Amino acid sequence: MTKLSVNINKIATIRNSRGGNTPDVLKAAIDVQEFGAHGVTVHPRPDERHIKYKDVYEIRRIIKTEFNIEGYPSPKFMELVKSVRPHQVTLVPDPPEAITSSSGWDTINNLSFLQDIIGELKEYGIRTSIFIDTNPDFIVNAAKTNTDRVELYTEPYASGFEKDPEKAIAPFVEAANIANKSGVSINAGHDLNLQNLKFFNEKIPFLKEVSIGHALISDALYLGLERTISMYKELLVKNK
Ligand SMILES: CC(=O)[C@@H](O)[C@H](O)COP(=O)(O)O
Ligand SMILES: NCC(=O)COP(=O)(O)O
Repeated sequence: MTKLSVNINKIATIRNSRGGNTPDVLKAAIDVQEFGAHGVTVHPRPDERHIKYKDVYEIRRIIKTEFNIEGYPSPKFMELVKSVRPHQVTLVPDPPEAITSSSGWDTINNLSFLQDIIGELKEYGIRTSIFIDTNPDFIVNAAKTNTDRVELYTEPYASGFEKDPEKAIAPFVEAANIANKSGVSINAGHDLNLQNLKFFNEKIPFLKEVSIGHALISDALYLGLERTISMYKELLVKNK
C-alpha cells in the first residue's frame, strides 16, 4: 500500500487566523496518526504563515508514525531539522515569498548545493527526498545528489487530470521509471485529492508515499478528519 503522510499546514493556517490555539495543531498531529495516517508532514515556511518552528519541536515529541519536514534548506531550516531529526526531510526550492510550492529542483545547476545539503542530513540519520518536476534530465541528475527519494511535484498532473487523465499521467510514469532505474525511491505530492488520487496511485510504479494536505484538510471540513483519512487510504490500496 502506498503510504499517506498528512500535511497539517492548513490546520495551522486556521489556528493562526485568530491568534489563539484553536484548532490545536498538536492535537491534529496526534489525531491524524490515530485515524490511520502513516505519517505527518509539515512545511515550516520562513514567514511562519502556518506551521511555526515551535510546532515542529512539539510535534516531534508525539510522532508514533513518520515525521516528514519540508522546506528550503536555509541555515535556519537546517538548524531546525538537525535539532528535530525527523524521519525524512523533503527539500523544496521555494523562495521565501512563494504562496505555495510551484516547481521542483533544477538538479543540474544545483547539483553541488544539493549534494552538500543531503550529505549533512545523512550525517544526522535523516532520509532525504527532493521535490522535483518530471523533466527527465532533472530526474536522472537527482541520483547524483545521493538523495534517497524524489517527491514528484504533482500539480501539473492535478491540473490536467480532468481533461485528459492519460495525457496528464504520462510524464509521471516516465519519471517514476527513470527514478527507479537510477536507484531513487519515489514519493509524490501537491494538489492530490479524492478525485485524482486513485488513478495516480494505480498508474505510478514504485510509488512509496504521497503527502497530501490542502485538499484533505478541506475535505475534512465537510466529512470529518477520521472519515476523510480513511477515504484517502482506501484510494491508496493497489488493485493487485
Ligand atoms: C512541497 C509541497 O507541495 C507542499 O509542502 C506544499 O507546498 C504545501 O505548502 P503550503 O501548505 O504552504 O501551500
Ligand atoms: N508535499 C506535498 C504536501 O505536503 C501537500 O501538498 P498539498 O496537498 O497541500 O498540495
